[in-house]
Amino acid sequence: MIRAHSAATVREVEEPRLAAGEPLMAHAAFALATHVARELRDRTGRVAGSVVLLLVGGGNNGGDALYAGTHLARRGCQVHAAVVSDRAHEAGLAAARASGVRVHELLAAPDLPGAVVDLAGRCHVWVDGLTGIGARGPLREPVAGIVAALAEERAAWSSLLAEPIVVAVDVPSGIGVDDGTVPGPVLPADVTVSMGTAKPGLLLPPAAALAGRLEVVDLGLTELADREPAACSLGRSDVAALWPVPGPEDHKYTRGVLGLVAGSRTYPGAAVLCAAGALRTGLGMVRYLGPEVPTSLVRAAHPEIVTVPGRVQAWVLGPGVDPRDAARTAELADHLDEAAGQGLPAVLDAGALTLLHDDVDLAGPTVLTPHAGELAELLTARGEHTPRRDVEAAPARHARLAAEITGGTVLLKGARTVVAAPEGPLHAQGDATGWLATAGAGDVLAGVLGALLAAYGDAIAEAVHPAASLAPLAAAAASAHGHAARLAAGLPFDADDDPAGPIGVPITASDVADALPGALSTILD
Ligand SMILES: NC(=O)C1=CN([C@@H]2O[C@H](COP(=O)(O)OP(=O)(O)OC[C@H]3O[C@@H](n4cnc5c(N)ncnc54)[C@H](O)[C@@H]3O)[C@@H](O)[C@H]2O)[C@@H](O)CC1
Ligand SMILES: [K+]
Repeated sequence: MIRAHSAATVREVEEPRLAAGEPLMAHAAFALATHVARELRDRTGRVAGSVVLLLVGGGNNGGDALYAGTHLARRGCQVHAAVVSDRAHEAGLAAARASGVRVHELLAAPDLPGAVVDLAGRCHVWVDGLTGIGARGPLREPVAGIVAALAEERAAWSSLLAEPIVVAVDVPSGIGVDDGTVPGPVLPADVTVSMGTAKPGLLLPPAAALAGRLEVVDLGLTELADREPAACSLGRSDVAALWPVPGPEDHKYTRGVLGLVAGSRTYPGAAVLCAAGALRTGLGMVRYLGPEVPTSLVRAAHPEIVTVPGRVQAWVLGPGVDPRDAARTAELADHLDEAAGQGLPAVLDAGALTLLHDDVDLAGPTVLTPHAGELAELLTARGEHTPRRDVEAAPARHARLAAEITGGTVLLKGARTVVAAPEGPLHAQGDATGWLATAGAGDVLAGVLGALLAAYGDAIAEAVHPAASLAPLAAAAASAHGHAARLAAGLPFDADDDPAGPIGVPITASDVADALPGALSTILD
């Protein structure tokens, strides 16, 4: 699991150590230099003789870059420091000069961004030490203009072989460190070397996509183990640990029965796909409840499905249900009440999300699975006027707001999926592929999550804090779903940003469901 702590937590933990004279910056800088050297060796075949640009802002982030530059200079790199603040780290500057780093004080340059870009054009690697956890809001001038010019330059170079490698110190300068927003220009990185712990903005969309590969440097900040992370991402072993694996004593009722109310005459496929997601995830039984169409289709596609009411341990309510169908919506509301009465978990998707447009107080453990548009509608209906683009610009903040307003756990679907409970760490999973953005994929996800919740349903109903496990389970479902999509699209199991990697093939939602057992076999291996 990647755990990310807020800037404030990092400071709280660092301060006493710095006061006690711990050389945290020296450790950070050495690790940074090691990563830069590794990147140079892997990509260009050499370290000595490489030309390195340090982008140096006015804080300790620039200090990290300067001290890393001293190590790289000693390893035979030609190191240039572009200093763009009059408050650059003094001791770092002195050390850099002493080790042969060429320091360019550029603040007085008539065209500062142009001067930095000129210098950058001669370098193999750019080390972004402009701002770190001390940044507030969008980048201000002159750093904003420099970053915009470098980002443009980098984008233009990306079609050439000799493109520069960008290594961000702690975070790519310009991202919202704590909320993952992109409030202004950002210098996208190939690698981000984050100090002591990851930062939320490295995991949360949209900023996470600009961080490249994430390397977390262990600074020995052991206190962080006791501090709740602000955000986290499950890895393969975390998903495996959460995944229910049947033992020899299990039978279908102990494995979990899922009640499914999905599909309509207009959208019958949603019921079929949601059931497929649940069945391929593995569970004891799916009980499907609906009108003749789509029941006949669900039965034809999945003869193992039971279509009579009975005991269930979790519900999936709403995929493909038309919210204008008052009778069906009333049924959804009844099942939601029934689940709450028994303390059983429910997933509210698509048509069922409109139940929350009224001032409903969610009494039971509930996961909402909106996309950005549905979340915007929900927030707006609950008095927080929110255009869809605002949700897309700050997914984590809006998912959290919706969780606080409704009392549910919100899984906000997107290229990178965010899960927010009313409190506790945010989860972000970026295991999927763009090929997953296809009709019905969300129905499959609702089924995967429903199956997981059914397995845990009785335990959740008996738990002291029934909602506490919902966010990790929702994140695990998103992860498995994303991996299945990668597998179906012919992509390597783990997402990476290698532009030279395979691009994959188009997939359908049915393909994703079919790929679930294969993805789970790799996860559980
Ligand atoms: N203190 C230490 O010894 C350690 C510091 N570390 C590094 O220090 C960084 C934090 O250092 P600081 O607290 O000095 O802060 P930063 O270096 O992140 O940034 C502070 C500088 O950025 C400027 N700034 C803030 N917001 C801005 C904006 N919106 N636009 C343009 N400029 C802006 C400030 O005026 C100041 O010059 C971490 O990110 C990490 O890289 C770590 O290496 C761990 C050890
Ligand atoms: K930075």
